[in-house]
Amino acid sequence: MTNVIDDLDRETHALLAASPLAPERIDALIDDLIHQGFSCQRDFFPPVLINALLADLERLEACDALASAGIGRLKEHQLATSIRGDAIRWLNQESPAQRVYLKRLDELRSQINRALFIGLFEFEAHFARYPPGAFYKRHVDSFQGRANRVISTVTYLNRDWPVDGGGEMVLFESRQQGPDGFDPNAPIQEMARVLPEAGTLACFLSDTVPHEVLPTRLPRASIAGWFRRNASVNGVVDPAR
Ligand SMILES: O=C(O)CCC(=O)C(=O)O
Ligand SMILES: [Fe+2]
Repeated sequence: MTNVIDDLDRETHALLAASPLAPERIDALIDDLIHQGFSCQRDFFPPVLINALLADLERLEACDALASAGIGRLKEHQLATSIRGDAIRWLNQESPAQRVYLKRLDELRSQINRALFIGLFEFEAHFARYPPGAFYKRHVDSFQGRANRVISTVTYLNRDWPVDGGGEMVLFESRQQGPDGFDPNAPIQEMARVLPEAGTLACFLSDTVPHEVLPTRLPRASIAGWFRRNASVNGVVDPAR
C-alpha cells in the first residue's frame, strides 16, 4: 500500500489535490477510538471524493461486477443472505477514486500507528451495495482465532439520505468474545446509531464492537474496510481477504 501513487495519472492528481483530510478531524477520530472504542465523523470526506467513489460503484454495478457477500473467508465462505444481503466488490486501485480513497486511508493508518503504537500494516476494503430490504445482522468483524482485523471503517456514499431511509448502522457496547466466539443473542446495550450519509466515516474496534445494519428502505452504498495487523498462523502470513 505504500507505493499507491508512484505513477499518478492526472485525474488522480486532481482528485487528490481536491480532497485533503483535515488533521483536526483525524485527531478527533483517534481520540474517540481511545476513549470510547468507536468514532463517527460526519463530512469526513469531501463531496468531490464521495461523488467519484459513488460513480465508480455505479459503473461497477452497471457491468455486473458486484458479487453477493458471504460469511467467513476462503473455505468457510458461504452465501448467507439470511445474515447479510449486500453485494460487494473489493477495491483494487483500478480507478482514480479508489486510488485516492486508499491513499487517504493509508494516511489515516500511519496517523493511528503514530498515536497508538498498534502496528497496523495493511488496509483492505470493499464497496457494498444493499438493495432495498437488505440488512446485516449483529456481528463482530474479527474472525475467531484470526484476530488480525483491528479497526473497522465504514464510509457512506448516500447523498440526501432521508431520516426514514432505514439502513442505519447500530453499534453496541463493546465486549470480549467468549471461548465460543460472540453470542449474537446475549442482551446488549446500544451505543450509537449511524445514518449512512454521504461523507460520514465510522470506525470501531473490530474484535469487540458488535454492530448491525438495519434493513434499508433505499438502495444503500458504502465502503467497508479494515486496518489489519500482520497475523501469522503456523508461520504463514495470513493474506488479505
Ligand atoms: O455498512 C455498514 O454500516 C456496516 C457493514 C458491516 O458491518 C460489514 O461489512 O462488516
Ligand atoms: Fe461489520
